[in-house]
Amino acid sequence: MSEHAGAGAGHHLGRAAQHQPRGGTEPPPAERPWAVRLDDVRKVHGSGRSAVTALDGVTAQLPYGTFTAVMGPSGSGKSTFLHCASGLDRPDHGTIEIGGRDLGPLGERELTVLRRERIGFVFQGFNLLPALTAEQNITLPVRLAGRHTRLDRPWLERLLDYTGLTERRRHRPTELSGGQQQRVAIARALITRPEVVFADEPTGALDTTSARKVLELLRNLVDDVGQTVLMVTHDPVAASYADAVLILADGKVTGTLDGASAGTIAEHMARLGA
Ligand SMILES: Nc1ncnc2c1ncn2[C@@H]1O[C@H](COP(=O)(O)OP(=O)(O)OP(=O)(O)O)[C@@H](O)[C@H]1O
Repeated sequence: MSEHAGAGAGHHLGRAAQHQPRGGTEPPPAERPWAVRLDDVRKVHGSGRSAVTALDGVTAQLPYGTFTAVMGPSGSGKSTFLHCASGLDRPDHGTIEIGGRDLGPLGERELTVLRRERIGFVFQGFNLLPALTAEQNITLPVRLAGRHTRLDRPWLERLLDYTGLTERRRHRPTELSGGQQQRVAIARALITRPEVVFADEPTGALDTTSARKVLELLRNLVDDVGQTVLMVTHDPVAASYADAVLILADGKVTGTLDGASAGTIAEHMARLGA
């Protein structure tokens, strides 16, 4: 467990808000212990002489309710890992499962639905719609899901409270600080109660204080409601909030650091030449 486990004050979602499997028909996690599983995943970008092997036989498992960071030198395959693991891109070889479901046989439409309903995304640049208020941004995934998906209002209120945005729900992104915008993006990622949240450098555009709040929020989501989070980062301090750090180099997993401090992670990265 990370030294930051349980860190951070603020509002709590409470165990009562624990994520329910969608539809309540899926087998319990004991029978499908991994939120995300990659088995011997290979991904080549380009072809011919310009072909680059971005992932070269990657095997990794993310247990439910854990926070995993992915680190590695520039070009080591972190973004490709995130894109393949989240169904944004397809591997050339190997298997990827989310909640026990193999993404391989899924068509584009099924994959889009799966991403929309079972995965939350958080990006470095927040990716909020400027014309919409914080609340409208948060609820957008539900509206995009169409008529069959209803907004869970109590869950929205809990998320606004948890992210400290209740007072700012009617503000537009330009009226919010970077940290607040990222907290809107995190609430948006959670509104559908996803199986897993994928975060790509979520603190890359934030000052140290706002970054810490965002990391504490992600950490607390894991500890309080058993959310599964995977975060790509260059920052050893950010990675130290995770339970485990997956180290990539040249498209391969070269090691895992469990509950490591920022100092230990930084030393490890320095040895890799990152
Ligand atoms: N669309 C693409 N076409 C060709 N090569 C690509 C493409 N995307 C990534 N690559 C190459 O694949 C390798 C892995 O890239 P990736 O972006 O996954 O690494 P990364 O670890 O996220 O890098 P960074 O830390 O710099 O963002 C790199 O050599 C990169 O140049």
